[in-house]
Order: sequence, then C-alpha cells, then structure tokens
Amino acid sequence: MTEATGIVGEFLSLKETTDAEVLAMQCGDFYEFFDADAELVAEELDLKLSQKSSHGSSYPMAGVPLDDLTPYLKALVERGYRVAVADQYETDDGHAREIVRVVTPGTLLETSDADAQYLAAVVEDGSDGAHADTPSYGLAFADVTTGRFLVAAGEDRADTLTELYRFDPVEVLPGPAVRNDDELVQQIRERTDATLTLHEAESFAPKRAEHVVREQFGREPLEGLDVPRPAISAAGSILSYVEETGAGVLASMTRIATHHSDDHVTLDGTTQRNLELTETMQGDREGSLFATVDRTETSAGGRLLKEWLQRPRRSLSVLEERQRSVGALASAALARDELREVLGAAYDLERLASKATHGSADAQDLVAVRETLGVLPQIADVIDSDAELGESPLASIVDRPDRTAVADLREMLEEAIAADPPSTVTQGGLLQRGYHEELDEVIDRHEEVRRWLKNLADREKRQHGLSHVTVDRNKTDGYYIQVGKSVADAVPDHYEQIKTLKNSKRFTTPELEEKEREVLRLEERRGELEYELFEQLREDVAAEAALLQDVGRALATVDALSSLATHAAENGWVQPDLRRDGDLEIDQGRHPVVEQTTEFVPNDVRMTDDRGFLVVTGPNMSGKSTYMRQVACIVLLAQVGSFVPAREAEIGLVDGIFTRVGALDELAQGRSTFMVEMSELSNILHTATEESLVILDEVGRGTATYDGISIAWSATEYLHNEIRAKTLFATHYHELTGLAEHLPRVANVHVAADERDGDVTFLRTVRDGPTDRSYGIHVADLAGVPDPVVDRARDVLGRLREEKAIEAKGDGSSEPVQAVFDLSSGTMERSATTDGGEAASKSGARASLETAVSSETDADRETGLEPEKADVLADLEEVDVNETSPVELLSKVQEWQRRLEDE
Ligand SMILES: Nc1ncnc2c1ncn2[C@@H]1O[C@H](COP(=O)(O)OP(=O)(O)OP(=O)(O)O)[C@@H](O)[C@H]1O
Repeated sequence: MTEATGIVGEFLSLKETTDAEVLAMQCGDFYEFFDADAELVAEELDLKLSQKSSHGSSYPMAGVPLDDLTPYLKALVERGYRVAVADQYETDDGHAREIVRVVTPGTLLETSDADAQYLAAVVEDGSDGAHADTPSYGLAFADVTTGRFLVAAGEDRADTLTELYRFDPVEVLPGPAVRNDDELVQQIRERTDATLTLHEAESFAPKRAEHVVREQFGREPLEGLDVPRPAISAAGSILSYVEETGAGVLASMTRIATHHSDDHVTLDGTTQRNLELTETMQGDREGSLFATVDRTETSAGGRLLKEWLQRPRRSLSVLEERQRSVGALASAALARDELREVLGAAYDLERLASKATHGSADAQDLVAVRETLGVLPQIADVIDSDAELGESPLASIVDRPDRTAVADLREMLEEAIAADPPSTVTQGGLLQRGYHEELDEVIDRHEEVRRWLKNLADREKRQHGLSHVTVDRNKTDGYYIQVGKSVADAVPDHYEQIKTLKNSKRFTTPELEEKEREVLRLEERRGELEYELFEQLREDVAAEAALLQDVGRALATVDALSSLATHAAENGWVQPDLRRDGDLEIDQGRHPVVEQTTEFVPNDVRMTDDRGFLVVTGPNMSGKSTYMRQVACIVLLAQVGSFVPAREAEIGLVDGIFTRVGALDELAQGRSTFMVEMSELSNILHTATEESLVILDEVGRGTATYDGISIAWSATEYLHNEIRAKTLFATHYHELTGLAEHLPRVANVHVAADERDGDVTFLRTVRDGPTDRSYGIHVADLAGVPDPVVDRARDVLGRLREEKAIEAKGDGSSEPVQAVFDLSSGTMERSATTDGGEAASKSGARASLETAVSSETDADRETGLEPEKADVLADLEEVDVNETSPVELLSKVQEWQRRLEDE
C-alpha cells in the first residue's frame, strides 16, 4: 500500500509517536479517528464509519464534534483504553497538530463516578543487590480527581498486594523489577480491575524520582515522613506520569502522606469480596455492607465512608474519637437532621480543587466552591448550638481548616462571580457588577448602546413619520433598519440602502454604522475582559487548592460520621466497648445486611482465651455462614469507629480479618476451585497472627473427603497451636468436632434446627456443642430433588446410621450387591457374606463398591488367606479409629493397599 499523505498521513505519523491505543485528532470542528482507530471506536462507541481516500487508498474514518469529545473519551478510557488527544493550532502557513494529552484510566478527570480513582505505582527494592533475598516494596497512590497522594511500604509480595487491593486502583505503573515478576503481575491482573501501564523505566530511578518528589512537595514533608526508598521511586514515577499525560493537575497534589499498614486492619481483596464490603458476590452494589450503612449526603462523604470500610483502623485512640462523634450525633437527633440538611448543599470540593488547577472549572463550578465554603460555618454553628456535639471531636474537625482563609476566599468569590452565571465561560455574564472598574464601564457603555439600538426603531418612526420599521442584526448585514415596501420610498436621505427583499428594504445610516462598530468593539472587550478576569479568579482559587481540600475533607468527615450515626440510631445499634487486646463478646449480635431484609434471629458470640477457636456445625442452610460473617462484619464496623448491630459488644481489636469462604468467581478466571481454596488458606496461614480474626467456611470441601478432612484437621491444629488466631471454622466434617476434646482452646458451637416427623425447622439459634446430624437430605428435598431419590436417600441414611448392609439397587437385570458403610472409618465396605455386613463392617480395608464386586471370589476364600493379607487384617484390627487422626489413618490405608497390591 502506498504511504498515506495529507490528513491521514499526519494522523498515522502522530500515532507512531504515542503508545496510546487510540488517537483522537482535531480537524477543524471535529475530532477524527482514522484507520484501525476508526474501526475500534466505531465498534466500541457505535460511531458511524465513513471512508477517507488518500493517495489512491481508502481509510476508515470516524469523528465526533469538538465539544462532544468528553463522553466518548470517558467511555473509551473506562473500557481500559489509553487515548491520546491531538489538538490543532495555527501556524504561519496553515495549521499543525500536536498531542496535548494522553487520557488513561488513572488520569481521567472527567469522571462522574463518586468513587476514588487511584493511580498506583509499585516498585521493588533490592535492585542494588543489598536486599536481594527479601525484596521490599514501595507503593504510591494518587487520585488526580481529588489531589490525594499517599505512599506506603510493602514488606513482601503479599503485603504489597494487600495494600494494592485496599486502594483498588484503576491503573497501575509497575516498576522495572515488578514488570518482570510474572507472578506479581499475574496477581495484580487477577485481583484488581486496573490497567497495567509501562511507564518509562528512568522515571523510577531513585535519584530522579526523589528530585521530582521534592520539586512537588518540598523538602520538609519528605523528611518528616518515614518513607522507604522504593516508595519515593513510586511517587516520582507517578508525578512524572501525570505530567507526561498532560492531565494538568499536578498543582492539586498539595500534600504527600504515608499510609501505614500498621495503623490499618489487614483486609485482603478476597476478604473484602467475601464480606461483600462494597459489592455483593454477584457484583451488585445494592446489598453490600457499604450500600447498607451509607446514609451520606455528599459524594465526598460517601467516598470517605467507603474508604473507612475498606481500611479499618487499629488505633484505639482514633477509633474512640470517631465513636465519640458518632455517639454524640446518634443521640442528638434534631441537630443531626439539621447537619445533614446543611450538608446537602455541599459540593465535592476536592474534585473542584482539581478542576480549578486543571483549568477546566467553569463559573458554575466556582459558584459551587463559594456555596460549599459557606456550608462550613453553618455546620460549625449547628455543632456549637448543641452541648453534646460541641464537646465532641466534631468541633475540632470543623475547626481544622483555616476559617479566616475560608471566609476570605468565599468573600472574594461572592464579590466576583455573578449570582447565577452561565456554564460557558466565553459568553459573558460571569462576573458581578462592582468587581472590576473597567469591566463595569464597558458593560455600562455596552448596555447604553444596546438600549440606543433597541429604541432606534421607535425613534425613527417618530422622527421621520415612518410606519413598519424594525431594527435587527444578522451575520451578513450587521445592524440594519428594515422598512416595509409600502413606505420604503419615504425614507430620509441619509438612509443608505443595503438590501431589497420581497416586502421590505434594509437600510443603514452613518450613525447606525458607528454604533454597530462600537457594539462589536464593546462586546469583544467585554468577553475578553471577563474571560481574563475569570481565568485570574480560577487561578486564585487553584492557588487555594490545599484549603479547599481541607474544607472538603472536614465536610466529608462530618458527613461520614453522621451517616454512621443515622444508621445506628435508626437500626438500634450500640456502641461497642473496644479493648486493645482480648476477648470478643457479642451479646445478641445481628448481621448488618441480612437484618435489613429478614426477621433476624440474634446470636451471641463468646471468644475468650480458653475458647478462641470455634468449630461451627449445623445443617445446610441453617445459618453458619451468616453467623461467621456477622462476627467479621461486627468487628470490622467496630474498627471503623461505627456502632454495631448487637445488644452489647466487647471487642478486642484485631490486626487483620482473614476469610476463606466458598468462592463463586474463580472458575471464570480459569483456576481450579480447590487450587484457589488452598492458596487462600496458605495466605492466611502465612499472614494471620495471634491478634487476627480468621473465618474459614468449609475448608477442604473442594477435594476428596479424606484429603479434605486431613487438611481441615491439620489447619485447625496449626491455627490453634502456632498462630493462635481467633478463628471460626464452619464445617460439615463431623470429625472435626472431636478436636474440642484434644485441643484446649477449641469449642464447638452449632446452629440449631428442630426435626419433627421428618420436617426440619431452622431455628437460627447458635448453641454450644456440636450438631448431631446434617439434614442434607431435607435441603435436597427443599431444592426439588425427585421424591424417589429423596426417599431412597433417607433409607440409605437410616441403614448407614445403623451400620446395616445396604443393597445396591439394580435395574433388575443384574444381581444386587451388598455393602455396608463403616461409620468409624468412613469407608464403604463390601459385605463379606451375602446375608449381612456386620463382620465385614469391621474389616476396614478400603474398597469401593466396584472393587467389592470384582473381588467377590477372593473374599469367599476367607479361610485360606495368604499370610500378607492376614497380616494386613491383623494390623487393621489393632487400629483404634477414635484415637487416630484422619491423616494417619489415610496413610495406613495407603500402606495396606500397597501391601495388598504387592501380593
Ligand atoms: N440469624 C438468622 N436469622 C434469620 N435468618 C438467618 C439467620 N442466619 C441465617 N439466616 C438465613 O438463612 C439462610 C441460610 O444461611 P447460611 O447461608 O448462613 O447457611 P449455611 O449454614 O452456611 O448453609 P450451607 O451449609 O448450605 O452453606 C440465609 O438465607 C440467611 O439469610
């Protein structure tokens, strides 16, 4: 194909200079896409494709009007594409184009989503070999829409991933070593929705990064922060990336802060999903813990509350302070309502600050800033007017921003911006009268001339005795006096005709021409001056970005706290008693989400030194999972500073919450369920500590029974003996309930159900002790399994319980086989005799029903056993099943099998 020239050629060569997936290039009043990019946007955004020919070839082309680019840009970026935008500018001999911005998921400013939008960088240390054995990691997070900037350290890979999940970034810049770490990259891909972007490696270089960071934040903050070197590299690379993409928001990043994982409860991505923190297992927002407790009035408040839930705290003093505010707000019903009403008028100041620094804030945005600044003193008044609120930490929250500076900025905006300005910044009407002398003069004169023009028709009629006269303006004729044809001949001499129409003639006069020139000049000057002044104003506001962020933060904090108070007051939640370490005692606890839709049966939890490990049993569907999640949610809410759904609660603070529950979505990611189950278990066993809360639901279920029981058993021993974490373990393996007799801190609890005449009633009450049966058949019945199958299952179960022979039902064409299930070993035995299984049930050799059939003739020769087989039987007889762990049993069985096979 010949090389494209002209506009397509320009497009294709610009495209080569960027690593963005899509290029939008301005061509006059349109942004155009060509070639493969046109096909991509046509497909993704439903744009119409046309063809553009260049040098004998034809290229697909699609376009959007200049002012409509934003929504298309947003849609593309939200689908994970990086989009370069090239603008057109005038040159001496025509125009040229240049890429002015690359919009990526982490640098998209035009978001309408209230959620935080983090851009993250991850850097692995040890590149100099000093820490080669145990690389440590540095992370940085920036939200360009609010200017938040944080750095954090990751001790190892797991810790780093946990930090990443906590912020749920939309875009990640992996550092030079990280991008070669396949496993880490894979985990980031799997567990976040982030786009991975390879930003130039030099920007991560420690010296360069440090320089960039100092330039941005100054020397002092860095010295005050306890930040490891790789975190500075990460921070530097983010700053250079934001600069390079042309987002123009560096100025909104006013402060750098450290995120200390020591202050936060470890809560990995799996646990956030399992507890349905921000979305349900099915991916819905509705029904999540956040959606349930979110009663915030502002989007900034909602964003903060979500952050609190995702990053619960460990510091008792921080939590008690939040509790005091929530407590005061919960009891001051009227003042709380008033606060929430006032908050309703607040806009998202952090986002507005970013828009101002980026230069995209319009006059209405500045009005929003002005009104929101006005909310702060009103909030302060409400707090002051209530004795309890006035004494709570709320008072100092609203005092934190510099109130005088707030008042000054607000006053300045009040004097400057018109009461109800238009949203376009180029059409005038933006500023208040009295703000600027020259502008006022221009406006006065402009109005005066316009009045003169407005009254011209009447004057002409009167002075010259004309009827049918109008004065108007259009693009080609400018201002004109239009006179009806019937009187057109009677116009005075100084009228100059400029056009003849069917029923009228158009004239101008020297005076009108002069006024026209003046009006145009004044309009231009007014527009220019207003825009100039507005830009200056916007810059003044941008210069106060830090102040806006402070006020935004204060309002968001009050909003999040009153949201917690409102939900607590309306749902009868209580303030938990927090302890630095120790027991967990919840009296009449409820699940915060399930209680909203169900007549909830409250339950107690008692986990103390001597019962720190609860084995939870109970029929299917009885409420085991709900009970365990309820405990986790209550602890989590307590560590957010919230009240909790209970009658009374005493909560020993935890350093992490770990869960392993049946997952739904792993198969979609192409990993075997059991593999996922084990890697999650492994993560818990590596990371949990004595101060952690561990929730295990049905661990081991994903594999064969023996393997499953063995793993559940040994994990229990390890958690109990080595880690000593507070653990709740729900299981169907009845065998595990026996552990309570051997391990001192293990206790059994069960969710009770009542069975009468074959009908099961779920009581939802948790009681001490193990359950005695499983009721699985009842659930099968409820689920609509055909009656003959359910009836037969009941029959089989009855026989199993009595250790009686079960006759395998045939289809009538073959002889039935008899076998028994040995409850003590959990194995299926072939009947030794055709009339019953008593003897064989004790024989213990592991054999499936099928092997039983095929080896029937051997068994008939029982008396003439070979010596090796007799030895195996003798060994078998000696084993005390109740005293042997499943793991040991399993290995013995395997050994016997081997010995039998060797025969
Ligand atoms: N305390 C309670 N009060 C009222 N309803 C409850 C309570 N606990 C659980 N439920 C309801 O009972 C149903 C089953 O609960 P859950 O899933 O926790 O059972 P499970 O024992 O874990 O089941 P399985 O063993 O089959 O996984 C859910 O619909 C839940 O909403």
